[in-house]
Amino acid sequence: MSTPAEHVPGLASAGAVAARARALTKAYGSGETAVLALDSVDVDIARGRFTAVMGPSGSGKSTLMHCLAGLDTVSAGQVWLGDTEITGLKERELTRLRRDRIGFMFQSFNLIPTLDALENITLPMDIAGRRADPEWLDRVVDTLGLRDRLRHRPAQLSGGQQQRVACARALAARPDLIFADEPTGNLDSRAGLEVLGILREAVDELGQTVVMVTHDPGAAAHSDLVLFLADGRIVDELGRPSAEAVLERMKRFDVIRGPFGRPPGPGRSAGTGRPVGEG
Ligand SMILES: Nc1ncnc2c1ncn2[C@@H]1O[C@H](COP(=O)(O)OP(=O)(O)OP(=O)(O)O)[C@@H](O)[C@H]1O
Repeated sequence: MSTPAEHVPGLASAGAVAARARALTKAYGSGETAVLALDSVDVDIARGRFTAVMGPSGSGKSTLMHCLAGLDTVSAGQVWLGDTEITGLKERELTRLRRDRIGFMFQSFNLIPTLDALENITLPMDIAGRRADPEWLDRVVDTLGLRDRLRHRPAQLSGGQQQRVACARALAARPDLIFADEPTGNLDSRAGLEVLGILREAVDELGQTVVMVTHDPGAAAHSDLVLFLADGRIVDELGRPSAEAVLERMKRFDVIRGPFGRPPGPGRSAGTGRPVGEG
């Protein structure tokens, strides 16, 4: 039983909040095939911090991110970006809010094949009618090693280079909030470390807020706070994480899911099959 003084994982005790959800519930399908992807989640994403979201495959990590970013509708509950409640916003308002305030990095890059790298990077700003800050854009491009690839189309780039273009696109407009879904998933360890370094720098030096879904304890170790999801609920958190501590915590979920009320469902894995990203 929780007492009022007890800290609830995922909830900020103090400080500004960049995104917030209360009783966030997301069900897919209906009847016997219905899946409860998020089960009444309460979460605060602290502004100016780097938050990692971890958990077994199917635990709801991507769904949580999509609902927080207004990319997916919710079945019940409320979501705020900053002070704006986005649940109930019309699609057009939501699109504008996303465009102005959020940067996305997905595993599947979502690059436009007919545009070159630079055009892909500046596309969200071009659509919004905003100019990139040239100094910042230069820094992002150089840090990500894209200088000599700016005129290449996605098909002419390696997977890692495409991911770096997606990373540059998310950072270029200096959004309030960056959502990254497995941003290092397709990268070799050096390129992955670079991407994590630039996300870290965006938080430390530019005060940006990053939420990253990852399976990799080594990647999570670059964050300030790891939130652990299981069966659509936030079941734990870990501040100032090391890769070893994250791995330990993940193993523990696999063994003792009892305290969180439910045993692992059929076909669920602990999501710990991947190696620790960097030692
Ligand atoms: N569009 C959809 N239709 C039906 N079920 C869905 C849909 N999207 C997700 N789900 C289900 O919701 C649950 C949570 O999915 P989600 O993708 O959020 O998990 P995850 O933790 O991100 O998984 P992974 O680590 O494998 O990417 C899963 O059981 C999944 O099968």
